[in-house]
Amino acid sequence: MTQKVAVLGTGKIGEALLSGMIRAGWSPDDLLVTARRPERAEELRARYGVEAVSNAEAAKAADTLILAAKPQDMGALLDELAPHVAADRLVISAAAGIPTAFFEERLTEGLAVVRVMPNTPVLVDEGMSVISAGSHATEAHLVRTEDIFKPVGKTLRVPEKHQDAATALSGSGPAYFYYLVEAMTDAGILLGLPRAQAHDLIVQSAIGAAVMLRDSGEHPVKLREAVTSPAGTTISAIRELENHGVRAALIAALEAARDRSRELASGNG
Ligand SMILES: NC(=O)C1=CN([C@@H]2O[C@H](COP(=O)(O)OP(=O)(O)OC[C@H]3O[C@@H](n4cnc5c(N)ncnc54)[C@H](OP(=O)(O)O)[C@@H]3O)[C@@H](O)[C@H]2O)C=CC1
Ligand SMILES: O=C(O)[C@@H]1CCC=N1
Repeated sequence: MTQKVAVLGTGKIGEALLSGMIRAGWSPDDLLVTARRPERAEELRARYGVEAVSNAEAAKAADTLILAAKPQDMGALLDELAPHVAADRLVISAAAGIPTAFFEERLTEGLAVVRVMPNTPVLVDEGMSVISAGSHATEAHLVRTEDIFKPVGKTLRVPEKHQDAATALSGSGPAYFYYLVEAMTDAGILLGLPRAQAHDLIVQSAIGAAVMLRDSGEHPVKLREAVTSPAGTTISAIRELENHGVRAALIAALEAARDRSRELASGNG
């Protein structure tokens, strides 16, 4: 029997996931979406050929409900859903911070809930989706979740206590790299390169470095050492990064993201 999957609260991450599922071969007939604004529902219908329904209809019709609203909107969404979610459904939450217990307490007794922290590179099938089981989710529920997220990138199972850290690292992670590219492109401008060329040099360096990190099996320190010639250019740059506390800044930044994820736990952060 084909499973029906509904994405509830189809914004940026919900749409990224929806598009990935369609690329992976899911039929739009087996997918449902919900949106708060009618024009957004229409946009999704036109773009993907999926049916847009109310949250209550999605809860009744779909076997798996992927909740992709903002943490601050999740309480209201659950109030709407609570009367309609049968005990045999699987609820997958993509929301930062909110623990599986939040859903278990507000929805049907004994319901299977899985928490997933994806990231936007699911748009190019290079996502990182970190998965944790709630207290009633079985191996079969985790496998069903992986069937959705594996085609759009890597998946990793972690105990739920590590989800706030995963959110800081990989959920928010792409933003840090975009920020670095933006800053390094500015540096290229300062050094006299046209913006477009500076952008291309940095982006291709980022892609090359990322592929080497993934495929060489080498430690990042080894890869960096291979670039760092004695009395050369790289070590001059590294000294400035150390002088400006970039390593400490990154540690503090990720700690702040982890703390913010914890603050969102109640759904009204
Ligand atoms: N963006 C990212 O990189 C990642 C986000 N997440 C998580 O995904 C979730 C969504 O984030 P993001 O996609 O960035 O945010 P968006 O605001 O783009 O998406 C949320 C969507 O939910 C809609 N919505 C809110 N309430 C309801 C409701 N009751 N019924 C139907 N639709 C509703 C919103 O409608 P409206 O447009 O009217 O506001 C919006 O379109 C968050 O919980 C976030 O923590 C997780 C990993 C990565
Ligand atoms: O910034 C956020 O809160 C969301 C969660 C992870 C990435 N974006």
